[in-house]
Amino acid sequence: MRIDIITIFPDYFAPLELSLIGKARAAGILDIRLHDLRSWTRDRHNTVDDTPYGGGPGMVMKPQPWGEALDAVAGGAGAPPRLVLPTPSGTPFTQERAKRLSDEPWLVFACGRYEGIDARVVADAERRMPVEELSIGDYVLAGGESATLVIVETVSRLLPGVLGNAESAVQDSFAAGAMEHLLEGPVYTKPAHWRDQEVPPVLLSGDHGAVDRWRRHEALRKTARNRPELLRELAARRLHELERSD
Ligand SMILES: COc1cc(COC(=O)c2cn[nH]c2)cc(-c2cccnc2)c1
Repeated sequence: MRIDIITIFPDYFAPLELSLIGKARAAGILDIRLHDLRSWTRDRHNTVDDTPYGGGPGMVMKPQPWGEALDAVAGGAGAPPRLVLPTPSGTPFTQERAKRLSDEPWLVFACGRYEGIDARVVADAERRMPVEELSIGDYVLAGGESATLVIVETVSRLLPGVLGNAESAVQDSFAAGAMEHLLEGPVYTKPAHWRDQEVPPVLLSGDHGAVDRWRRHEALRKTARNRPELLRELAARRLHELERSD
């Protein structure tokens, strides 16, 4: 997968040199390229923002640098990339959407700052590539860089060869099918006795059926406590399946 990131803070992405993603880049599984938006400014102050038409607080990112950056990065011959634009006003980024993005050959991330990017940039980009405005949560960051790191990490770990067997992504609690979108329950490792706390005996029993039942029970308890709305969705799905099979 090729990933291009356009940002005014390229140094923000130093973490992508590390760990699993760093190794995947060295192995050629991931081709991540960083671009400084200011390379496409034309004034001596490298201005990327200006005051909003219609008034209001803050600044808006100018269209011209973005238009030329996207022409340069995403404008080549051949199939266009998918443009991903992290923003509080985007559609929710979920594990399911990460799975679909991981099937794309080429993603370009536009990291917005200030109050956002002039709306004509997305309208212009949509003329020549698919554009996805994604929100990683209902809060406001200072810029799209942190959200891009989240999306790149979530998508990259799903690519074949990025996670070793030890960190398999298959059992992710939000991975389709595994535990049916329930939250992960508690996990334990050695030693069996630590600071007067014991590991639940069932986990040491060797009875895999009992372990699976215990884990599902703990997942249901955790989900009921932290995300009760997921249980309502699960119940609705199971009811739908039962009614279909009747
Ligand atoms: C591209 O336009 C943006 C992008 C971002 C950065 O992304 C997030 O905050 C985010 C992404 N998922 N969840 C939060 C922030 C704004 C913004 C809006 C209003 C006031 N202040 C800032 C606009």
